[in-house]
Order: sequence, then C-alpha cells, then structure tokens
Amino acid sequence: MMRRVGGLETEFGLVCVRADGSRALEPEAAARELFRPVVAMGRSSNVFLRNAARLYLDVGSHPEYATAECDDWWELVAQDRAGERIFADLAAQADRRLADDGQDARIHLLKNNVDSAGNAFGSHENYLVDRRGEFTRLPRYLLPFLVTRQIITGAGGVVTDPDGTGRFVFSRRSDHMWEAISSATTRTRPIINTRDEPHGDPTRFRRLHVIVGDSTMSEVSTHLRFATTDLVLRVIESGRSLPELALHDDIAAIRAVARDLTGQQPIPTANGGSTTAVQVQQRWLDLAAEVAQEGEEQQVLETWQKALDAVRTGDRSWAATHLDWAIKEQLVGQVAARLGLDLSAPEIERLDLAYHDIAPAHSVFQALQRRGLAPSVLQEQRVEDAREQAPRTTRAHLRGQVVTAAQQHGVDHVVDWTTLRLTRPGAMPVQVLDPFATSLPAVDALLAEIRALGADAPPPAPPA
Ligand SMILES: Nc1ncnc2c1ncn2[C@@H]1O[C@H](COP(=O)(O)OP(=O)(O)OP(=O)(O)O)[C@@H](O)[C@H]1O
Ligand SMILES: [Mg+2]
Repeated sequence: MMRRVGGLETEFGLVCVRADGSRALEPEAAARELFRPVVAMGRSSNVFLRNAARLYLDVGSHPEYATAECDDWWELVAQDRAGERIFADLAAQADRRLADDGQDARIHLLKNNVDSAGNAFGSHENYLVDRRGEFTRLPRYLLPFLVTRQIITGAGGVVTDPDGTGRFVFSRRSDHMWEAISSATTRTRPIINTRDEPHGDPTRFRRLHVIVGDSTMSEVSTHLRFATTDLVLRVIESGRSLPELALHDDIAAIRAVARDLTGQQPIPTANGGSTTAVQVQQRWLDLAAEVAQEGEEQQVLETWQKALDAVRTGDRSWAATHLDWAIKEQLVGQVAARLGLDLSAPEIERLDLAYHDIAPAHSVFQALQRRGLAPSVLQEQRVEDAREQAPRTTRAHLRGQVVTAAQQHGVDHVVDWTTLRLTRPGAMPVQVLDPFATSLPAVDALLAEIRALGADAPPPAPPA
C-alpha cells in the first residue's frame, strides 16, 4: 500500500495522590472525576472529539485516547500529542474541582506502560492493510522486526534482576508480552493481535493491530515507530523475496533483546542459526531503502540509521537527546550516580514514572524538552491545532466536520470509526467504509441537516 492510514491508541496510567504521596482516591473514583466534563458533554465516557479522535474510559479505569486515522506520520504524532494535552487539561480541571471541595488530591496521568503495582497499559498501533494481499505472510516477517525494534523505539526503563540489582533495559514492556500472535489482547498479550475488525470495507481491508509498542514521549520515537513499520509493511507487500529472519522463540528473544544494550548478543533463529537485534534492524533498514520514496522517507531512513548506530557503536551523543530509551538511560544513570543509588531504588522508579507524567508542571520529559534535552520537532501551534482539527486527508476529516457541527449546533449524535448518525428517531446512519474518503454527498447532507436542526439551539459551552 503506497498510502496507508494508521492510528495510535494510548492507555494512560491513573493515580490520585495527596501532597504527601499517599493515595487520595481509588482509580474508579478518580476516573469518574476526570471524565465528569466529558460525560456532561457527551452523556457517555466514550466519545469522539472534534479532532475525530476517540476519548474513553476503558475497563479497569484506564483513560484511553485513540487518534483519528492519519496517513502522515508527523500528523499522527501531532494528534497523539494533542491527546496528551486534552487529558492534561481534564486532569487539571478535576484537580481544581477536588481542591474546591476541600480535598487534598491530585490526579496524575502517566503515558507509560508499567506501574509500580505491575499493571501494564498499552500503546497500540493500527495499520490499514489490504485484505487480499499478504496478511497471512505478514506476521512471519513482521515479528522479527517488532521483536527487535525496541532498540530504536523502546521507552527504556529499569527492571530488577533476581539478585535485587536494577538493570536498564530498552523496554520494560517486553517482560509483559506472552505470545507472538493471538486474537486476544488482554489475557495473553500478543505482539500482534489478529482480531478481525477492519473498521472499513471488510472485503478490501484489514486492520493490523500491533500491541507490542512502548508508550513513547519523544516525537522522534513515536514517529519512527510508525514510519519504520509502514516501510517494513511496504517491503513485505511488494512481494519481493525476503530473507528468512524468523526467530526460534519470539518471546524469549524479546526479553533478551530488552536486556542487551549492545544489540549484538546472538539470538537463535528458527533455522538453527543465530542473528542479532542490530542485524535484524539493519536488514530491514536496507530493504526499506529499496521502497522508500524521495523526501521525507529518506529522512526516516537517515534517522533510523542514526538510531541503530547509537546502539552498534555505543556512542549515544545523538540518541541521548532524541530517543526515549537513550534520554532515559542518561537521566537515570546521572541521577543514580549523583545520589549514590542502585537503579532498583524507589527514587529511580519514581523518576521513570515522572518522565511519563503528562502534566506540564510534573512531566520530567517536558522539563527536558524545555531545556533542549529532548526533541521538539513539531511546531507548538501544530500540536495545539490538532486538539480541534482532525487530519484532513483521511475520513477523519468527515467525522471531525460532523462532530464539530453537531457540537456547535447542539445536535445529539453518535459516531464511531465507520458510522455517523444523529440520535433522533428515524435518522439514517451514514457509513464511511473507505478510510481515505474525504468528501461524501451523504455527509454534506448530514451537515446540512445538523445546521437546519440546530438553527435555534443555543451554542453549548465549549468542552475540554
Ligand atoms: N481502517 C483502519 N485501519 C487502520 N487503523 C484504523 C482504521 N480505522 C480506525 N483506525 C485506527 O484504529 C484505532 C482504533 O481505536 P480503538 O481504541 O477504537 O480500537 P479497537 O481496537 O477497535 O477498540 P478497543 O480499544 O475498544 O478494543 C484508532 O487509532 C483509529 O484511528
Ligand atoms: Mg482502544
């Protein structure tokens, strides 16, 4: 597929603590407080926003933000960062209400994957793929790429060895993966989820659901996740003969790769040989160069190579200000050395959590960004605009128009990824089964109906 839509779902960790750090509210109560303005506006804790994203409260009191469909990976990063800001604002509002109530309580939303209680949260990537094409062939080739890409796009972190010492790893999430492929998301937590929910014309499309990613804070890391995976998919889809890179045991490998900061320890392959994480990534990078287009995709290749070189050579000078794992490696190393701590110390765990806090006043990542020690690729205004503005080059544009008009005119509506509908008796749903559709007569008619219905309605208060 030369053009592909994709979307990123982020589950946020949620804690509500007093000034002394003790728990103030149970997660259920904190989530209810967080979602109060959302429920007031949409009568549900599962809504679509004007930027066509989905904001909802998943089971287990996990706030989740799923970006609208993007066909440009910098746009996707902008939409993802807009989601952080929307949730950060909701948390700030909830904190003010709690304070007004006289409660000593502050809500922290963490864009991370693992909390101190061992709970794991997801950061799921979705890629549109052709149904007729290579779907059955995909996992075989994609898995070695996904197992090893943590050396590029991991969020980094510390795990504790059996003897109690802490050790820095590319990804803590790797220890929470239990299967290579499955149709279940939660219980067995596969690297690739094969549940067949295309959110589009089922005769033409499938949606590839990648569960293995880390929640990345760095725009460069998030961009690389999508841009490199898209290129790898294109290589597979091109039908060229591919090197047999299948690993002997994907789950054993993903854990070993997380722990090997050189990227060069041998990983057993399915054919009885061995490879290394750096070799697998370099192989895919070289293949990607055969399909990459001029312009932005050449930059992706360059950045991918720089990231890989940082692992291969051990020279972190570029990576330590661009990639999450390397930024965090430097940070926890410096703090542990300064305070004379082992990496397993609770202070380091708290630092790791604070790195992923999305509140501007508490986020260590954002503090590094302000000091020029973490990347800010996107213009500030672009991220701000993405809070209100859906991607313009996919069907998200249509959903965004409908939600915006319905909110402005106070007209009740329900939408999902493929359907747009007013909630009045007899209203006909409009189906948008082509993820690339950006104009549709039925949507124009729906917009006209919304304007007509809402002509006399007072404008509602702007939501979060
Ligand atoms: N046809 C498509 N191809 C690829 N991605 C899509 C497509 N349609 C929607 N998406 C993206 O897939 C994601 C779907 O998010 P959502 O949280 O609703 O996922 P889900 O897996 O269907 O549901 P849940 O999280 O409730 O299990 C969004 O980021 C969206 O932009
Ligand atoms: Mg989801």
